[in-house]
Amino acid sequence: MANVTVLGAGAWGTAFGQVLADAGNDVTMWAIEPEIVEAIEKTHTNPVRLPSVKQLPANMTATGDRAAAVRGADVVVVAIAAQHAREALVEFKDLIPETALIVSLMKGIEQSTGKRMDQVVCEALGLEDERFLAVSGPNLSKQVAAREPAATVVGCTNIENAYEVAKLCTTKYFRAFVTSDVIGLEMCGSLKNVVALAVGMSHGAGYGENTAAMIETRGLAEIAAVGEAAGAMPETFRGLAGVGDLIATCGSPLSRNYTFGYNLGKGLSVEEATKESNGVAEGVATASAVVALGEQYHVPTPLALAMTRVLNDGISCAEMLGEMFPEGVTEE
Ligand SMILES: NC(=O)C1=CN([C@@H]2O[C@H](COP(=O)(O)OP(=O)(O)OC[C@H]3O[C@@H](n4cnc5c(N)ncnc54)[C@H](OP(=O)(O)O)[C@@H]3O)[C@@H](O)[C@H]2O)C=CC1
Ligand SMILES: O=C(CO)COP(=O)(O)O
Repeated sequence: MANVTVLGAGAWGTAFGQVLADAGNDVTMWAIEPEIVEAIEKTHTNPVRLPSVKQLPANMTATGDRAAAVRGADVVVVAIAAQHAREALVEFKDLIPETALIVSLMKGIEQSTGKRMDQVVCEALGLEDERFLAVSGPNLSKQVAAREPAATVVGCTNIENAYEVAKLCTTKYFRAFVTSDVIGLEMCGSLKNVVALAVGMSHGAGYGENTAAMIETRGLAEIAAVGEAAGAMPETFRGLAGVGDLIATCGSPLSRNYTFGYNLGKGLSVEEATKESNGVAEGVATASAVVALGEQYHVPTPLALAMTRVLNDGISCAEMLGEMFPEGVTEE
């Protein structure tokens, strides 16, 4: 077992930290919020981000000191809101041991650069590809935190490193598969959040399962087209991180993206939906990045484009569907 540091004690950082602790690792949580550090240290709870857990494991500690957090770490897990990852990670660049593996849980594309989190993390930390791992799958944090059976995918260009981290996060209730398709995991995790916004919006507007299935299916095709153009393996989109995460995220009010979209569908403005959101809805910033990636790779992204029209211009759900599925017959 290993010394693992988790940067970011949000809902998923904390729940995944619990998985790692349950697997027998010594887990140190680092958080920017002193209130969260104190709660984990003193009461073994995270009432701000993961209130459903009444007692975090004894082998999980917390600190707000960057150097102390990563000192002696074998593995550093990054679970920071994607748009803030770069600025947060540069502060750790000279502190993380040179041998440590870096694992990203994040599901987003950096809006200002159009870069995936593997690119952002490697740039911010000056990391070679082989030390970077992505973890992605149908992993709603509250359900994993309740130790309900679930599975994920660990990806690394060096498959031996993927096996190593997969073993570190395997418990009786949490299984990990491995892949070398890091780009596929990044694209699946990030782009499905945009689809979840659209599906949530359709439910919020009162539409049922047929509409949801239509958006999800075309959404999966869009994710796969952009992902493959970026270099991902086609089979990844059929797996846990692809269709699996799409099912979980688009089907659950526990998803912040789904709920954000649901609130838009009910008539809330983007500002109102942001206020209502309990944690980051990554799809909001990622939608325009997906459109830019589509333009870069010459791949149509009607779903992401329609979602940006909702977010920027306030078009209705019916109008969004009209833009996503224009009149006329085309091949599936
Ligand atoms: N929740 C889930 O079910 C899953 C989430 N993910 C992905 O994991 C990532 C994290 O999600 P989650 O933990 O749920 O999100 P939360 O919104 O619960 O937490 C976000 C975390 O980012 C931190 N953060 C934001 N800005 C900064 C900054 N400038 N410096 C340092 N820390 C910062 C927050 O700190 P603070 O609390 O102090 O604001 C918080 O710890 C996201 O990319 C998400 O898509 C992946 C799988 C499942
Ligand atoms: O990625 C997730 C489940 O796999 C969580 O989705 P949200 O970020 O929308 O809550």
